[in-house]
Amino acid sequence: MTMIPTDLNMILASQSPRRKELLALTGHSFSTLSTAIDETFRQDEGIEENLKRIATEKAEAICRLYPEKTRNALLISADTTVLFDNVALGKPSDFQEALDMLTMLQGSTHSVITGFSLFYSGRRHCECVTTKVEFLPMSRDDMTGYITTQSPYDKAGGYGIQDPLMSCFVKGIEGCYYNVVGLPLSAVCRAIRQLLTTANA
Ligand SMILES: Cc1cn([C@H]2C[C@H](O)[C@@H](COP(=O)(O)OP(=O)(O)OP(=O)(O)O)O2)c(=O)[nH]c1=O
Repeated sequence: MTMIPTDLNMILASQSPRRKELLALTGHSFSTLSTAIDETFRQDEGIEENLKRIATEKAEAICRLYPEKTRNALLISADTTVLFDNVALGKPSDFQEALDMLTMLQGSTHSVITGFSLFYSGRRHCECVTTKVEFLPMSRDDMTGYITTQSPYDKAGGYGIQDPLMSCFVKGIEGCYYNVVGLPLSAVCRAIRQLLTTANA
């Protein structure tokens, strides 16, 4: 398998500190650029279609804003949602919404789906990765105590699997852990290698 060249100019199009930490785990150097875009889901599109479209729009917005910086770069962007009972859960906007989300998710299994997009040398790759997460039951005090940490507000589904107060309620996961935190690293690395191989063929 072709390795990712060390001199590849990689840019992470994201404001998420988690995505930055995750991409750093690959050992490759990269820079980050970010901007806000409308991340509203369209009702006439499926969940995966929405995630791939939004990830693509994040990268396109960065290309428009920074044409010079992005011209020869490999651009990575992503969007994550939590899916429970066919309902997509984004970031909770207030305490009640966070409590409603955790009440829904506790004691059962849901999916976390990340759509990611790669742009390189006029080529694009877009893909979704799903991980199933099973939670143990949580009491109302467990949930309110966790929400008080403020951590749910910038996370899809109102929780971070990586957060200290959440870890003891995660019964198990099926799939990529890093995908839950916001970037499915093995899938991203595999797709980068494929994109570089086709671009250089
Ligand atoms: C489910 C879950 C989500 N998350 C985070 C990952 C994402 O940062 C966030 C989902 O929001 P996103 O809209 O995917 O990303 P973002 O707004 O944080 O960053 P950007 O659009 O600039 O890339 O939820 C966790 O950190 N842990 C978890 O367990």
